[in-house]
Amino acid sequence: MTIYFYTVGEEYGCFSNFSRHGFELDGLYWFTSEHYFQAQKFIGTDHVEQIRLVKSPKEAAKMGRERSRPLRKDWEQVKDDVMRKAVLQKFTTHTDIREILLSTGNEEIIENSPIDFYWGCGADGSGKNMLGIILMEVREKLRLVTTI
Ligand SMILES: Nc1nc(O)c(N)c(N[C@@H]2O[C@H](COP(=O)(O)O)[C@@H](O)[C@H]2O)n1
Repeated sequence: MTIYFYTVGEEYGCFSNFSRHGFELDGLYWFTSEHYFQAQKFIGTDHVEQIRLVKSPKEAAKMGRERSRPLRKDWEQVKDDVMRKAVLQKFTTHTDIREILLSTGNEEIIENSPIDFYWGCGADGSGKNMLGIILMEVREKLRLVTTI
């Protein structure tokens, strides 16, 4: 049965980048994977630290989407790998949610976002679902590691 997630407080909400599962990555602590993802848009500038330190993932997302900030030129080329790195680190760090991810077996995972047609499936289900795809990739990686 396909697994849908979106809101943090609902079932499988820990799959959302907004879930409060912090981790260390690139030598720094990140409150959520959303903080890490949004900050990487501005690598090499003070905006990284400004975004890293805000309290909520919602605020980090808002700041990351402000086009008054200097978006790195290669963002479209690197954004999927940035997301892969953040999601893998999140689920490697936290045993409880790693178990939840592994418990989904081979089921399809879909970010049921009504507004996001890239990371989610969008309002009509035609979206790319890149976050769901990355979660399934990470699940496969973790499965290999835990069975060795
Ligand atoms: N809660 C929420 N609101 C939105 O408006 C969204 N687009 C999403 N999707 C998440 O947004 C992150 C990436 O956003 P941008 O590429 O910066 O637009 C990513 O975490 C998606 O899962 N969620």
